[in-house]
Amino acid sequence: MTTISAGPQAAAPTTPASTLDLAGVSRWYGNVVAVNDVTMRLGPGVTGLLGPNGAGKTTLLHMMAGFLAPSRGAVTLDGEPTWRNPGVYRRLGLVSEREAVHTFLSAYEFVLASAKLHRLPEPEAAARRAIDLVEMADAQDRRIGTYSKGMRQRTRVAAALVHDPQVLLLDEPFNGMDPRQRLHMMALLHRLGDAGRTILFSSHILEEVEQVSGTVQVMVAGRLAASGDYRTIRRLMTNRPHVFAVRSTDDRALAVALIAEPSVTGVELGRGGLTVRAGDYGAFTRALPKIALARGVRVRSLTPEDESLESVFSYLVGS
Ligand SMILES: Nc1ncnc2c1ncn2[C@@H]1O[C@H](COP(=O)(O)OP(=O)(O)OP(=O)(O)O)[C@@H](O)[C@H]1O
Repeated sequence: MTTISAGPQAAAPTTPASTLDLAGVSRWYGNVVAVNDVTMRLGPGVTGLLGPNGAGKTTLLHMMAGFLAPSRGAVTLDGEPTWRNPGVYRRLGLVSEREAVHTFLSAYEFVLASAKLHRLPEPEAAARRAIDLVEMADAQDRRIGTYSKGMRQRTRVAAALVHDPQVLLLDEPFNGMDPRQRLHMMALLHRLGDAGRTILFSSHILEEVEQVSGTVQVMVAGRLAASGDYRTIRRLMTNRPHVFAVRSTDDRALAVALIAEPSVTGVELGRGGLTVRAGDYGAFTRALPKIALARGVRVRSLTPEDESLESVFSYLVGS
């Protein structure tokens, strides 16, 4: 089991906890509805925003950050609208999806530039504090061009944290990271969340969300499809009906036997083998070898069909 440490320096926020509220928020581009009537509340701790590509996650994050106006509905931070509100920008940080860092700068120079943009009274001290927070002090004077993907990403997080915001929004922060870098970033997000900050990160990978966040918001095709504790979401996803393609030495005999298996909800005999529908993924995959053995049938292949993330998400929308 992986233990995520609390880290040496607690990311103690200097302002009280913040709540980000979305009330009936929609955003369209021409006739494309990117976000459709989303209502959610985000408080302190880490929340994962999960959804396939094009679900509207980036659009939602940009509205939360006040960079984009909702077409309908309201996004507020502690009761104040985020759109065109400089007071809110001071309490919020965004790490965007696209990596745009000046590779010829050092991390320190990059974060310092961000501190100056925020017109902080002591930009040098703020830059050092943010760099410490992401554990980049050892490499802070090296050019960003020499960093790993994970280090570059942490540098960008430091730049977004330099003004000590209460809310941090991250768009696909784990993209392109190796497992070690991912763990490091996860530990950082946990530390920030544990210190009372409101952290939201987007991802299209359930496992990432599962490892980092207590709460998950699932978006599909612009809508909020599910929300809650990641265990609830995982259960919703694994309890949906599953379809398997099965090939064996005697498909007809196997089909007859499978019909009696409680986890099986349907069997179709085709030229290319069997199409089996099962309500419980685990129960079916455990039962199949036993059933085949009892009938003297050898299973040649078992392939889950329709297991794409999109189909899982579509199921959630329909449930
Ligand atoms: N500026 C824009 N003009 C027109 N359509 C847009 C614009 N930005 C986003 N869209 C469309 O809105 C929908 C949601 O896009 P968005 O980038 O918010 O989704 P996403 O979940 O972040 O996906 P990805 O992970 O691929 O970035 C998509 O259909 C996208 O093509």
